[in-house]
Amino acid sequence: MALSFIKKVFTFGREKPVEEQAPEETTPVEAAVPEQEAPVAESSVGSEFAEPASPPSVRSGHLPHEGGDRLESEAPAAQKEQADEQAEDDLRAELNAQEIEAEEASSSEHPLAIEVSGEPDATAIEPISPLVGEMSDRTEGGDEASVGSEFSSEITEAPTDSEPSSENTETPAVAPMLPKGFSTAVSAPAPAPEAPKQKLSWFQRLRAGLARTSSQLTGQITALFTKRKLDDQTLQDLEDLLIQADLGVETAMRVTDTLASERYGKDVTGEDVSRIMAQEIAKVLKPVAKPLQLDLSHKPHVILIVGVNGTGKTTTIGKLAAKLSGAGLKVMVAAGDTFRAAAIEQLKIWADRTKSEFIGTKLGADAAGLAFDAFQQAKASKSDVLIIDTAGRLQNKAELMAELEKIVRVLGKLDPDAPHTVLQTLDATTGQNALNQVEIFRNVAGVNGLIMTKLDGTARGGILVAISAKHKLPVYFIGVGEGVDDLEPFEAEDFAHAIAGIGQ
Ligand SMILES: Nc1nc2c(ncn2[C@@H]2O[C@H](COP(=O)(O)OP(=O)(O)OP(=O)(O)O)[C@@H](O)[C@H]2O)c(=O)[nH]1
Repeated sequence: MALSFIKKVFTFGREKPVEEQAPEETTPVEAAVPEQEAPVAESSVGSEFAEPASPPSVRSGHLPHEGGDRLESEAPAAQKEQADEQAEDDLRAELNAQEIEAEEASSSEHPLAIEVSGEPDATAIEPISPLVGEMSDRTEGGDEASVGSEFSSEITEAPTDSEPSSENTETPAVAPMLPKGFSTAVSAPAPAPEAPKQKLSWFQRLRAGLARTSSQLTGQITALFTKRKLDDQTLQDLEDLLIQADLGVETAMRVTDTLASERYGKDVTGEDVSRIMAQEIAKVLKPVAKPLQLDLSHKPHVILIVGVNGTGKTTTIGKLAAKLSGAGLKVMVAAGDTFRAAAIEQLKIWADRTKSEFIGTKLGADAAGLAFDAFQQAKASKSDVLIIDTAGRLQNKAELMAELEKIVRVLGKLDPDAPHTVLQTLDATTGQNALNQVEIFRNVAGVNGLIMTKLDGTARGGILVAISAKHKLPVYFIGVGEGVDDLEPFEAEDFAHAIAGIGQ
């Protein structure tokens, strides 16, 4: 049953099931060496990024002879023998660890990983990369076996067009089972039985992250309503408190209006206010809490990730890629943050980890050119989803915002609807400035969805309510940690309860 499901997932939308082929060796960006037989781009990109040039974890500092020399001169013979034995054991353990590391690395390496060399110039975009032909050749040649070790054995068993099996004819291809938080117009199979819920733990993290907002609010509200009836002054004071908590004037007034209509002239408790506050916040958030809709007919559905520096773009891409490739989709990630070497490295690591294809270019290269290349190559390799990272930029830096505009424009040359989704990451520790960020990124890059990150920290999540009331953009996910699984579909009621300090 599980085996046939995986087959279905993996063959979904593919024109032809592919045959398994021995994976080629992938050269990670930092480890590229000239003597390796690498596909076109690898050697040159490797040289671009060779600067750290750290030898592959030789750990010479840990080798026993260093300490051994010291022991030889200082220790008596018996101690020396003991030390030698110890050193030998250490060395053996070291070598074992290296072997395991090497094995893990080789199993996670992705033969389809591509790094583009040269400086693609988007101002003179021609069908750019010589890799495109190679890429499609390689794909058709069956490199898809590398999509993930967990799938490879299934691919081998998957029947080809020329070898129809009874299973294939009886079971039509179906849409992949998308992870929670995504949807697609293509009909999906009946959902599998639900895995045991872990909601509590992430909700606890969410609550902890919003504790500053909620405890401040509930404390002030309790103080405000102790031994006081609801009158104009208390309503005004409450409105001020809600505005200070970043909830925005509109939501603050919704809360006070509802409270007034229910309890004017009567005693009010802090719990009454929290309940009404949660209810009104949920009303604002429900229309924006939507799954991220993927149109898999695009092949690839292009997702562009934008936002201010450090808001969690690259990390969020890793988390999204993990969800999508975990569901059997073919994912490519593109390192469009060409300003920061670390960002390219970071994305490469996420790509390896999530069994996604990777495309990057050299530091300082034109990001729009890279985006264009990535789109072409994702098309050629029939990726389901392409996720493009961009450099973080402050919304008031006109030049950088113009570069972002160019990325969007260039993608539109290959498909007028691309990028199909433009996601903006918002750091939950930011206050009012986030409103302005959304305003400007929306105008420049056509942001059509939001992800709020760092809700596990000392978040000021109230601003998401104000943003939702004003912009009404879908909020797809929230980040509740730095780990690969710490991305949760946005749930309006949970969020409203966490802000209002109501437990679950
Ligand atoms: N606690 C927490 N940390 C997060 C979350 N998302 C991202 N981070 C951390 O935030 C920091 C910045 O994340 P990046 O993904 O590098 O952010 P970026 O937007 O790509 O950064 P730039 O490329 O500089 O613009 C990293 O230390 C991440 O681990 C989250 O949901 N919770």
